[in-house]
Amino acid sequence: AKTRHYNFEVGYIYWSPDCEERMMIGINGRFPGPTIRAKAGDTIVVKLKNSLPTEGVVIHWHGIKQLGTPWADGTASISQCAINPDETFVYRFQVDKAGTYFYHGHYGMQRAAGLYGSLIVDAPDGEEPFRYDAEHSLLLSDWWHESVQAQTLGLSSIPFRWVGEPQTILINGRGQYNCSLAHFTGETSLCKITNSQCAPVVLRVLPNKTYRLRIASTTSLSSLNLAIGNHKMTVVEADGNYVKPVIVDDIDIYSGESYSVLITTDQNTSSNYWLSIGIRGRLPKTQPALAIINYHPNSLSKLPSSKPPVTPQWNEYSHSKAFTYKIVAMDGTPMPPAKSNRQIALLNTQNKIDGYIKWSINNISLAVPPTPYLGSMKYGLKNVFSAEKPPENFSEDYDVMRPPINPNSKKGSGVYKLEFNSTIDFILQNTNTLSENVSEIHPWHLHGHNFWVLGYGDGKFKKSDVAEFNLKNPPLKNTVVLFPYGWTAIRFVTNNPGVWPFHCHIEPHLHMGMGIVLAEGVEFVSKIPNEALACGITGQKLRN
Ligand SMILES: O=C1O[C@H]([C@@H](O)CO)C(O)=C1O
Repeated sequence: AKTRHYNFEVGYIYWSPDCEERMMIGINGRFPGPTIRAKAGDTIVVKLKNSLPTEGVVIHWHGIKQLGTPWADGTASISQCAINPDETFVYRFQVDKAGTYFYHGHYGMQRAAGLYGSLIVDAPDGEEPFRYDAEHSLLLSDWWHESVQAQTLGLSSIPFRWVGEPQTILINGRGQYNCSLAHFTGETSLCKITNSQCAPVVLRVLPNKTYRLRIASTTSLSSLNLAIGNHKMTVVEADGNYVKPVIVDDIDIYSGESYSVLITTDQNTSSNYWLSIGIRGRLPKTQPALAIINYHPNSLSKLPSSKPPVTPQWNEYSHSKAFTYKIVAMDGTPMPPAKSNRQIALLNTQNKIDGYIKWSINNISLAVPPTPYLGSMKYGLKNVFSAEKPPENFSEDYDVMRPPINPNSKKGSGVYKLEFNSTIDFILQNTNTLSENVSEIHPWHLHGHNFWVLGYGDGKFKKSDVAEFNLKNPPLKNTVVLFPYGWTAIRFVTNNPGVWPFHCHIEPHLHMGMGIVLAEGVEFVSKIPNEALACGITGQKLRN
């Protein structure tokens, strides 16, 4: 195994991700950040210098378990202090499992400002369970013209100002605001590709080969659907776990998820083809993103002879559910324990606190303290976070189909303390928002673990649903969708000492409190590096 070293300098840059120039967060002067590529078992060392003039920063390595290095998980106020301007923090961790991952900011809404990049871990030689000739990576995101500072302010204002729908969907950090379709379909009047930073993405392929497309979504808000004209896709990997190969026309991908699909370039070689990405689950106000599959030796500017695939209706949830339910584990995947030791139900509601709109879990909206949980729990410090045990359930008569009767909740910072090496079930329960007849998609992401997805259902979870759990081939994931008005059940084993958030991966929703904090085996955490505990020279002084 190798150690792979990277230097990241995080700073503001002028950039034109969708042909309109804005200020973004970049790494080493570019957007998106550099791709990290390693082999399973390697150690990654990222020396991260914060060159943002007046903001802290952290980076989370999404999907990496951080076994033995919980302080390198990159969550501000949870695993470490945010890194101060001009300071450097060294992330050192092992990538133990092959798969398609990414990294992103995990402080405030910095991910939405562009702080992200790809992290790809190759299987040891000859250990990939399927074959392909070559691969392409697609890191998907969504982009707003309003600054992240203004978005953040709007979310905590009265009246509330929602971020709204994104201006542009980006593929590998590139999109074309308001002109993607117009450009490629010949209605060129709207379209100005002003800059190579927003040049359309082209995937070059040779005829009659098999390609692996690694697709990851780090969107701030959008649930996406991806399809390729004339080509079926075989899904083989989800969130760094092999799945039973399944052939589909299009895939849904939620923020925080990744998939690998195989495509075979066996279509008419005189044409190029469209890859198209549209929005699901919210009334779209954003053009689909397009990329070109360029068959050799066609010119890459040769327009495909058929139209881009059309995304299903945004609210056709039966289509999304049909796709999601098809994803099951590949034979040979570790099986879940047959029973859990503890079941925790998590009611997802939109509420108000003093007139501010928030998201709450069992009526508590997460507000993290300034001192990181990991160090404070390890050293038994008092008064860092709420000592109150957060609730494990909600009232039996809660009507999930109606807006909350009592819409007021409260802020909290309590921790779900989980017994080490025990089996935990979480039942995520969706509900109606503050508005009548609205329930939204929430992709939930767990740090430090993969979990088995045991089942999904419509309406309210019933005790009898446990009997229907899939214990035969549940997929392992680190992010799972919670459908509107539905429930999702997951199971995992608390075998990774540390403090781990479990939260909605929609950036504004997390910012509005939609998450919880778990702790397991903190007594087994070995020496936390000083820089994760206290900051700067005064921090050093106080530590000594
Ligand atoms: O958190 C959210 O707030 C808005 C809306 O519910 C209130 O304006 C929205 O669509 C969200 O996802």
